[in-house]
Amino acid sequence: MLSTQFSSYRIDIVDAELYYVPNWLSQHDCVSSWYQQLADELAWQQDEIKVFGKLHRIPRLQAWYGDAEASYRYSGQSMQPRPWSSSLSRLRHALAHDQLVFNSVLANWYRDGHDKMGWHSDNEPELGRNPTIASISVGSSRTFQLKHRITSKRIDLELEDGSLLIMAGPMQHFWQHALPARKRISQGRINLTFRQVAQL
Ligand SMILES: O=C(O)CCC(=O)C(=O)O
Ligand SMILES: [Fe+2]
Repeated sequence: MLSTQFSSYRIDIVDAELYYVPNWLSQHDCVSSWYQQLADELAWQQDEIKVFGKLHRIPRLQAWYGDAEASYRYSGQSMQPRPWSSSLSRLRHALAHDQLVFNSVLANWYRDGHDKMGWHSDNEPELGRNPTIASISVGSSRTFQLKHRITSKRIDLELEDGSLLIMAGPMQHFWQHALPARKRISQGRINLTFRQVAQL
């Protein structure tokens, strides 16, 4: 159970099970080389999304990896996963060692503080009702913002190099999250959200 294993890392907010484990990666591996390794190894692409009929390049690079059956719709795009790369496979096994089991991962590369992600919830039907999502961050630390859909309560978390954030329970139903630009930051950050995707 998440709640017993990670209980000392729980962040106390309503309508969510949220855990933040700083330095999670260093328990499994040396952190310093992960950023460059993932930057070099993954097949990064800059996708486009349509907003009010107009195509825009999204303000970050992305890559989607997973088991063959884990195809997934993300912000209106249907994404076919690439087969696991060696780094991602190692990280998946490290998570499984902590009883966190996933069949896919979305990688996001924020090349500097101009890159960002807007408000959303990871509430696609493929993820199921109360999905557990494990989010690993490497590189520059960035602010992860939360906003409650009903009360509009706001919470900011600083996601540091080597950290693991676990989002679970009804969080995706009640809260949106975003990664705002931080224009003074020149260093990059890579975030990996491991997900369990069902075939619908
Ligand atoms: O970069 C982050 O920390 C957030 C990523 C995210 O929300 C997502 O991939 O859905
Ligand atoms: Fe998300």
